[in-house]
Amino acid sequence: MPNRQVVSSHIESPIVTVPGSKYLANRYIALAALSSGTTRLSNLPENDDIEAALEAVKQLGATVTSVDNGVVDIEGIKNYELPQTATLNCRDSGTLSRFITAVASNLRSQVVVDASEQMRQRPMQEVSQSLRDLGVAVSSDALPISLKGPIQGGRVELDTSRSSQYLSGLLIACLKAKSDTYLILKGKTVSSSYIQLTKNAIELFGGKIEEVSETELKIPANQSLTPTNIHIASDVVSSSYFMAAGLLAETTVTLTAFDFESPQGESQFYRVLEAMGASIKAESDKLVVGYTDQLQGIDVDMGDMPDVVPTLVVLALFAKGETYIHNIAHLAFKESNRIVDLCDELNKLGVDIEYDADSIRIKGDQPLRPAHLSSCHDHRLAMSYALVGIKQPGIVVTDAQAVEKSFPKYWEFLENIGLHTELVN
Ligand SMILES: O=C(O)C1=C[C@@H](OP(=O)(O)O)[C@@H](O)[C@H](O)C1
Ligand SMILES: C=C(OP(=O)(O)O)C(=O)O
Repeated sequence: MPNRQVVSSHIESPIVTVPGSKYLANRYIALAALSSGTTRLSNLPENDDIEAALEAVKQLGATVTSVDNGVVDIEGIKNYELPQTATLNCRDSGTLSRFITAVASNLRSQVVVDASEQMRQRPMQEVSQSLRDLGVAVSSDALPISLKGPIQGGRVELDTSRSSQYLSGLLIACLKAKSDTYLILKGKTVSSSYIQLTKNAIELFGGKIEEVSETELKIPANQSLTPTNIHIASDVVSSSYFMAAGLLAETTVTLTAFDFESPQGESQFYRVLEAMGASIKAESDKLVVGYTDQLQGIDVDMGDMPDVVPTLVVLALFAKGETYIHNIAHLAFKESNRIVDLCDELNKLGVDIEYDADSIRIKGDQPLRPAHLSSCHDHRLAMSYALVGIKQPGIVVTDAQAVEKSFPKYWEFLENIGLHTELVN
């Protein structure tokens, strides 16, 4: 398994345009598969999750044609009956596993949804139970799941306290149910901005969701979705590593084509950095993040920015004072346990990070020592750990190829701004 370390700390060309959003791509691919006609997606990110998503909708009967670099045509499923059982491999993708299990419930055929060993450990039971309640035959509460639709619609309770992806998946899938679907939300919805991201995507395809009350959503039955041409906006989470890199290298980094309009919580990460003392400028679609002085620790609710918590924890190591990150219990259910694994690995640096089930407390500005930090096969840990190397020599990220899940060209992007990395033992 390749290990990698950052071996320079100087940023020479501080302008970055990150690839398209895997979050938006996941939604558009699922919706395109359920549309009547052909959707063209451009600026599609190339990574493991999106490759798996395209492969999965193809197996469900959508036609996927690669047109050009980053441009793909997806013709929606015409026949919801397959000639034989399809077995889908969602690899490490939680989003795909949750979305495609719901989408596949529209078929009248047997579909098996499977994924990597790591993904098989992540919770699926909220999805399987609600699909059963909606008339789908579902074999089990964990991957691999074998199911047979079609989804009938009806009234169902859904617990969204571990992941918002269950709800997003059902919102998409139930657009084509036989009768109206009423989703009654139980528990606090975590990562709730992702629901808005899903609603916006559904609207783009002409779909309708009605808000009956704060805890009840109605999805009118049998909707016809209109294909559309979409340029996928930049990935707001991938951007976070370059904002952090600039601050650690004590310089200014400009992110071009930044998606200021995104409802995704992480699109506001720059506000957290601003509160820590970074200088922030928005110039049309450019986000300029500048270093002014050592960052200050912060007390912050990151419940709606789950995927940039590792980035923030790394920055907090170098900030003055304490950083307290809370409302993050749902981070336990990601590719790794992003509370326990993240903190246990970083504590190998000789620092003082405390955590409990819902929060992380970091004492900043402590002396560090070189260490091998395992990504625990979690792309976000790998990308964040590498940044520690800007400040501290001898930081080796093990299982560094985990970045392929969302950002296979991450090392190349670091190289392009002047941060050299090396493969090491
Ligand atoms: O809907 C989505 O695209 C996602 C929702 C979030 O998950 P949870 O809702 O499980 O927190 C996020 O962490 C994940 O990377 C992607
Ligand atoms: C948690 C993530 O993705 P997923 O849940 O789709 O595996 C992520 O990209 O950080």
